[in-house]
Amino acid sequence: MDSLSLFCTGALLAGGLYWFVCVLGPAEQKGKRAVDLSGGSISAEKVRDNYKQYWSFFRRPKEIETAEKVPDFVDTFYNLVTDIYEWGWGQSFHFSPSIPGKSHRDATRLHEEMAVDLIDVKPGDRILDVGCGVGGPMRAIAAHSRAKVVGITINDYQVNRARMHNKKAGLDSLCEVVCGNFLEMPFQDNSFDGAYSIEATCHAPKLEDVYAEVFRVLKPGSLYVSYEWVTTEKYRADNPEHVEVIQGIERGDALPGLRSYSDIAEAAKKVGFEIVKEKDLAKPPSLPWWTRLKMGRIAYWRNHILVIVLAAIGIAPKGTVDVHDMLFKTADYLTRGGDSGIFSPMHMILLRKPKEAPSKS
Ligand SMILES: C=C(CC[C@@H](C)[C@H]1CC[C@H]2C3=CC[C@H]4[C@H](C)[C@@H](O)CC[C@]4(C)[C@H]3CC[C@]12C)C(C)C
Ligand SMILES: C[S@@+](CC[C@H](N)C(=O)[O-])C[C@H]1O[C@@H](n2cnc3c(N)ncnc32)[C@H](O)[C@@H]1O
Repeated sequence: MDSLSLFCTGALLAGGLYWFVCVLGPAEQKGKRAVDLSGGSISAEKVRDNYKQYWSFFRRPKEIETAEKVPDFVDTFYNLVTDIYEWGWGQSFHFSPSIPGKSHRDATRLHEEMAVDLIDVKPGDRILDVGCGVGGPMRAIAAHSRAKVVGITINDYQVNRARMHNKKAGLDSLCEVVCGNFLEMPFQDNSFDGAYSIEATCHAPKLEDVYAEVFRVLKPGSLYVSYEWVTTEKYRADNPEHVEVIQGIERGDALPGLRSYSDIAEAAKKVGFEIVKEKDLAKPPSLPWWTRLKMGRIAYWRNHILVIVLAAIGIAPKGTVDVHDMLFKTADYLTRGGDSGIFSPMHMILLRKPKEAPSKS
């Protein structure tokens, strides 16, 4: 073999190895690889149509605000994004403040454990995860508290993923997953010892509706904590740049309309909750939650090229490229929302269902 062909063979091998390890290999992957990307419960050939259908909701904003169609639209969204989220972010579909010296995975786990510590549950208690995704938080919380966690999600593809992960983690005796709408939950009144929601109730068209359901299923005296997506006091509706960022976040994250931080406690009081504590966990001394998004930019380019190649050779559904492109842009809007301080994904509210129903006067 002459030196030129030796060089070419070496370069090819090195390129192949790089492709295998850095491109096809794990990014934040725990159980998901690029070659496994799918459209959730949507068949491969319908992914692009569903993506177009998803966008058509934003051409009729008034309809979104009022319609009962929101849960279906959210379900479509999660069919489109769940695999990409798992592949590029992991099993917990939320943000957390950065913590110096700790990995993203540890910071995520601490943010989840804080939720269950706040609701003060005991081993064996039955608690509810409102909008559980593929169950990253549920598993961390069950392992930390030894409480029995019941999660609900509107998306049946996520239900299957979550059950599979629960089994694999050996936590299926503590974690149960139900497919359903958190606006009409298939649970009995007064049946849970606590509840939490992590970056999920932002999908409800009216916050009161989901809070009322949580209130109904909680036992009197028990606690509910929610990490809410909100616009902060810095947001100005007459500033075109602010409006562009918030609309970008709504469109890329299936939100029927972001709420102001000042609406959260109001909604909770309206349905009968007592406010125990309210705090924006994104505020200093917390370190920015959006650093992880910013740092990932190079990986997103790599992912985009990979998705284009996989879709071109028929391994990934064609519409995956559009979905990935949408997420790419969403990451930028979220980063701008964080940098400018007009948006927070972790406005925490801790609520108690009163021990006794207020007397009717
Ligand atoms: C709470 C919600 C989801 C929050 C986050 C988990 C997701 C918001 C934006 C998502 C992502 C953006 C860019 C993607 C990237 C282009 C891709 O290559 C890999 C996955 C991303 C990083 C993806 C991961 C999840 C998010 C950070 C909402 C929906 C209420
Ligand atoms: C951003 S994900 C967060 C998931 C999980 N809390 C986590 O942090 O990993 C939002 C979740 O809310 C669920 N969701 C949104 N609207 C819902 C509804 N109406 N009923 C039930 N689940 C819903 C989605 O299916 C998804 O699982």
